[in-house]
Amino acid sequence: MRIIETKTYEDMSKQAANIIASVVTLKPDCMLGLATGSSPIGTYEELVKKYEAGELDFSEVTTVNLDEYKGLPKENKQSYYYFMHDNLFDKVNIKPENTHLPDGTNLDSEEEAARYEALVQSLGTVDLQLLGLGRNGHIGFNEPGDSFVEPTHCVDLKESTIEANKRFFESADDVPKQAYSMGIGTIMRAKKILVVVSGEDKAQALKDTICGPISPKVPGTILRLHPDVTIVADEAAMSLMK
Ligand SMILES: N[C@@H]1[C@@H](O)[C@H](O)[C@@H](COP(=O)(O)O)O[C@@H]1O
Repeated sequence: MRIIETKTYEDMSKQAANIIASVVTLKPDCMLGLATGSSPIGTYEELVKKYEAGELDFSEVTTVNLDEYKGLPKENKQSYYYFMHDNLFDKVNIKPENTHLPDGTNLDSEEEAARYEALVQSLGTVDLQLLGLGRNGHIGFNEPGDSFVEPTHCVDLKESTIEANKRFFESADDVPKQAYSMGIGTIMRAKKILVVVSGEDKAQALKDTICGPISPKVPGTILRLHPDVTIVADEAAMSLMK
């Protein structure tokens, strides 16, 4: 596990975008696993800048996203579909048909989880998976639990996650209670994993992820078993590591 500490969120975003850009440059038809949340927004901004400067070409890139709220239509501004289009897909030359997310409008959980898992596997190996880290150490929407769930599945969101994510909604009642998420197995099959972590409210989760016992109680700890993980974290997120 490689840990890069940066001074600010902006520096974190630049470093992360450079790592992603090098993957795309070396392999123009790569498959990227993408994440949502506030942590990767700056990374996407930097990637858009590189695209606009003519430094990056997404025309052959395929993407698979980690997760999606169950029950939110694509045009809902809080859907991860909307987020990805707003922050990246509509701003670069990626082909819409090469971008994939779980379908939040499919209310048949088993069917959707199986469809998405099969789709991701059929597309090949994810060259780089981008991740954020939840305040409780979750990755994707793999919440703390008694065991690691391997494939894509439907998750009951924890109260603390609903609380953390309510800032994007009118109220906590509007936050969906369930989501589809790639499983730990789906995530761990990626060749490279890049985690962006920012802010003091992530410091404990980051410390537990790096130093705590490997356990499904802190899902991010599983990343220590992956051969190629880079964490880019700002000073505030690293504050408990001193
Ligand atoms: N499903 C997402 C995760 O993929 C994300 O990593 C996490 C942290 O979000 P943020 O970056 O906004 O703190 O929140 C959500 O629950």
